[in-house]
Amino acid sequence: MKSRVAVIGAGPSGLAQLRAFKSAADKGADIPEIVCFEKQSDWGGLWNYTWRTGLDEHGDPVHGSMYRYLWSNGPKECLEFADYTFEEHFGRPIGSYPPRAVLWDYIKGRVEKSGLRKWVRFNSPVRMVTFSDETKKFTVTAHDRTNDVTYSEEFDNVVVASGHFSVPNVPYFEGFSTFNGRILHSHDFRDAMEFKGKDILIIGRSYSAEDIGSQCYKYGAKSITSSYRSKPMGFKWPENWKEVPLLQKVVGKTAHFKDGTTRDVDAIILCTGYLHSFPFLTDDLKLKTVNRMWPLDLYEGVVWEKNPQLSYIGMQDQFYTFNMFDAQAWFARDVIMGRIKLPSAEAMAEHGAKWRAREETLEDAEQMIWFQGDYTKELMDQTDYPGFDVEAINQTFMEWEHHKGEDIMSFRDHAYRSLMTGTMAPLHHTPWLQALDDSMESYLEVKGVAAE
Ligand SMILES: Cc1cc2nc3c(=O)[nH]c(=O)nc-3n(C[C@H](O)[C@H](O)[C@H](O)COP(=O)(O)OP(=O)(O)OC[C@H]3O[C@@H](n4cnc5c(N)ncnc54)[C@H](O)[C@@H]3O)c2cc1C
Repeated sequence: MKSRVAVIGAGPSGLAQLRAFKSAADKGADIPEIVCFEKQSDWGGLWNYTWRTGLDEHGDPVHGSMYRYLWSNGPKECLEFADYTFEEHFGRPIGSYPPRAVLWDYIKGRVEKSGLRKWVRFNSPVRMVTFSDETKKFTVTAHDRTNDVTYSEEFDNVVVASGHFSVPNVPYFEGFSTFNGRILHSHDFRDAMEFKGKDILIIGRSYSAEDIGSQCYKYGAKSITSSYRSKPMGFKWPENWKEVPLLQKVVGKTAHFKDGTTRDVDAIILCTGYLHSFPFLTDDLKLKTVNRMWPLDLYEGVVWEKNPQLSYIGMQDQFYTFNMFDAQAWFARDVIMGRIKLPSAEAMAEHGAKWRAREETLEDAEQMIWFQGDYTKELMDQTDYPGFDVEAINQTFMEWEHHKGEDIMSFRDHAYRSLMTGTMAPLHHTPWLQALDDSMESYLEVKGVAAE
């Protein structure tokens, strides 16, 4: 009987896993039976945008954390699949910072072309995964939400690709319960128009803080105050944007900060990150980690050292995204198919310790990018993933960082060269209010994809 692999989640990570197996099948390999369980009604993970917040149509927590006018944060050239370029998908070069709908279209294009929809069970959240030491098999219990039926099946391997930007980390600050305005986490932020004319307080210094603050500013917020714990983001912010130390308390509508300053605000947006959460896994299978470059107990950042029949894709803090997930998925596939022999438990632990020692030395985003580039290369060197020039991608990341440092409000006006095709992206002016809508449509016209 064929062995069976369950993939949990059909976001970029899960889809990379499906594509990895399909690519082996296309080369004549006898692959296992693959079943991908996806909680949402369509694939693409976070890129499958939803206007919903709170609960989804079935009463499960909403997975989506993206917002209406989200544009690629980094250059698309840094995440391009090595086996499916943007040019192949769109039939012509496109700008370096596409809107989310365009990236979603690109992610879907590769798997639709490979005929992989039939491997996915949609509207099917996994509720529980257990492992039997006797049979050496997993029992996966899923909920078919369409028919409201819960059922269990056995699998030889499980790949967890359920993402880690969906369960918000929500801190409490004194006075929140009596604040006379709106408090929300970035997970629930959808439309910057809501904050037009308002004084906004952003808590945090992550990409979300940077981008949501910028959006609110561009869409007419009266002022932005961003509050940091350790150090400011440090960009050259426009007028009406102040960075201040950590919030201490709110009294009525007045926010009090650590440096003794105060500010009256209408809304507080918590850009305070996300929790890794796997409520469907038993403790012996569950990755317990904060958001970091090298989560513990994962050999090569992928294989669960305590039970190598289990793998995780996409669990690191991320600079590299789609192409790193590919490298991981090809690696997981080859472990599952016995093409890669795992070293002893001690050797795996030693290998992780080496990477973690290097992780300890990372001081800034640039060093993290080189770290993740080296990691991705190490994975690619072990499989037949077509691969790419990591150094060249790192250099593009460096340019991106430089352009952000030059002008955080318009860094998306730059264009970069595809490392896969050698083509220079056309300049595409993205940013301001009306232009956001216009250019979203003009991007979509390229493929004739219907706007939502
Ligand atoms: C606001 C925001 C902006 C971002 N912007 C960028 C960007 O510009 N560029 C970039 O490269 N990356 C960006 N990212 C990073 C993003 O996380 C990755 O691009 C990518 O979506 C991660 O893919 P994933 O498959 O690992 O996780 P996800 O995209 O989260 O997909 C996980 C999938 O698993 C499913 N799932 C979860 N639990 C279950 C379950 N129990 N059973 C079945 N299915 C389940 C979910 O429904 C989902 O489809 C952004 C993230 C956020 C939050």
